[in-house]
Amino acid sequence: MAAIVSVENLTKTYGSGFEALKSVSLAIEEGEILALLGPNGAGKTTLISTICGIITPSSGTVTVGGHDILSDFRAARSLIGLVPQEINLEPFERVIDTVRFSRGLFGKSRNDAYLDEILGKLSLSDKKTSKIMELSGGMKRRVMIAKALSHEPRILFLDEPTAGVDVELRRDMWDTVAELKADGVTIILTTHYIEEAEAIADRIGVINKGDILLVQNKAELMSQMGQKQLRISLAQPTTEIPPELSEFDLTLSEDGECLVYTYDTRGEKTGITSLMANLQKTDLQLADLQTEQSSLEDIFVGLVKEPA
Ligand SMILES: Nc1ncnc2c1ncn2[C@@H]1O[C@H](COP(=O)(O)OP(=O)(O)OP(=O)(O)O)[C@@H](O)[C@H]1O
Repeated sequence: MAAIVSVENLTKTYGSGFEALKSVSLAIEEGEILALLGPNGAGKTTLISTICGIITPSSGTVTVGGHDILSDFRAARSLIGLVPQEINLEPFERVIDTVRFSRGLFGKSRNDAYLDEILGKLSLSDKKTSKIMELSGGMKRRVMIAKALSHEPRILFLDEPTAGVDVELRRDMWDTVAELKADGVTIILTTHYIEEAEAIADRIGVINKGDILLVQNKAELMSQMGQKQLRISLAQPTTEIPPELSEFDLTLSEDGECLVYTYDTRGEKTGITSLMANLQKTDLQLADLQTEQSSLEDIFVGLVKEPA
């Protein structure tokens, strides 16, 4: 797939001297959903704002659809829709007027049929003529998305789209994002909800202290960095691991009722077959077997944790 956004050696040092981005390079592929994960203050908003041309980088380049964000700002920016973290809407304005106004800002001719379609996709059709102040928080967030989509962008940035949103609405948002992707929109979102990244992203980027630690296909990330555990429940507890099993990386639970075998999914062989064969040579009786895969959350915490 071709890169629609290309970020090269991007740095940002704020006026205070704080280095918020340290030589970030990133290629965002057309049509993908990329989730950027990182702890508070990692630099996610700074990165998004710089790609969108709101913050001037200290060095490095950003091109959007081949247009340089600094020297060709208008062309680059017209391809982008941005939903910022904060909701900033005019309380007395009506939904359709605010969305029409956003479209006008990009110099696009009026197209109410398109705007009606967007409002429909975001389940806002019946609120079209409502004043912003009459909407719930979740509806306001959707109006922010409608505004960002009003000028038919090809790329949508969502900065924490589901912060403070209830579980049901969060799932609705995921559906909306999936529909936009089906329409060919490239989506970049930041989130603190790892479950969200796991549910909807094609690729995951992890950012910490101004550095991109990795950007990887979600499924590959989980199979490459994930460890699996095989839990062997015993019919009768034991006090020690029998010598026949000493060559395996096993731990015995405190109650003696469970042996836990941890193996790396990257290994060519898991060793489970020979573990099972050796287990038969012991006096241990199996009651049950279970496997557990480490989650994206385990992987993320492992990546960003401070050294002890
Ligand atoms: N205008 C500014 N001047 C100085 N420092 C800033 C400015 N804006 C952000 N920072 C600092 O840059 C760092 C990155 O902030 P940023 O908002 O990009 O993080 P984030 O990953 O989006 O965090 P969060 O998850 O909390 O939204 C933080 O340490 C922040 O204090």
